[in-house]
Amino acid sequence: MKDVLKVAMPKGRIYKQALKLFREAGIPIPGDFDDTRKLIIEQPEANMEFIMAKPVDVPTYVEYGVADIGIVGKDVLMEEDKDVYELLDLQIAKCRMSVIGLPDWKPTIHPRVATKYPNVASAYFRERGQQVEVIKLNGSIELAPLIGLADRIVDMVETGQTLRENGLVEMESIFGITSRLIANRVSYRMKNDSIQSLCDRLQETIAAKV
Ligand SMILES: Nc1ncnc2c1ncn2[C@@H]1O[C@H](COP(=O)(O)OP(=O)(O)OP(=O)(O)O)[C@@H](O)[C@H]1O
Ligand SMILES: O=P(O)(O)OC[C@H]1O[C@H](OP(=O)(O)OP(=O)(O)O)[C@H](O)[C@@H]1O
Repeated sequence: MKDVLKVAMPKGRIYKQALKLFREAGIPIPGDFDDTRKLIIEQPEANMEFIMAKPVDVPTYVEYGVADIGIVGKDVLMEEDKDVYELLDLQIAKCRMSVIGLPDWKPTIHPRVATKYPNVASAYFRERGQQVEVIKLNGSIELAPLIGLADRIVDMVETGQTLRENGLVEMESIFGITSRLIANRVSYRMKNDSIQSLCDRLQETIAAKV
């Protein structure tokens, strides 16, 4: 019997898409898994244990090895800069990180940028030689330019609905985002067979969709 693989699963947007992908790859996950409030879910048929995590915390669980592998958005990986292996692009939860503002935006002497991603935003403006004050917010980022907290934001765009409904425009798309499979460095060596076989099954399933 192989060691159980501990998987950090993000609650929220990625969750249902990740479950669907796992099922398509033939990993046995029962239907009642979808709406549970349990935080640790043993899945003996798959030889896995799922740890239900807040998305931003997934790389932390994996870096510390309390989860062997995890699923997380590229946005979080770039912001958090954790010491983990990035194994696979799962091609789910697609969106993009963009600079956003009001349509009549003009450069100001002390520009302020609001975002959930201060490290990503700071690096972006630094690389362009632009001095900006970055203000960290935790949600409803689009409010910032509407109420005068910041003149631009760096945030996620998926359908564009939030921008349209709030009269904002996408000024530049910085990079595309999908969810990634990540692994703890030690687990990747110690549980290589299980992790590699999961990767292969997922990879085949993803390739069949393209
Ligand atoms: N429209 C979108 N807006 C934001 N993130 C999206 C979107 N579409 C896909 N994603 C991806 O889904 C991931 C998780 O987003 P989700 O909203 O579930 O969690 P969160 O932003 O951490 O929210 P919460 O604070 O509610 O836990 C993001 O990190 C990103 O990779
Ligand atoms: O282009 P769209 O399809 O409209 O999606 C983009 C929106 O979705 C996310 O917000 P979320 O719903 O996660 O809420 P938040 O304000 O709590 O971040 C993101 O921050 C945008 O506001």
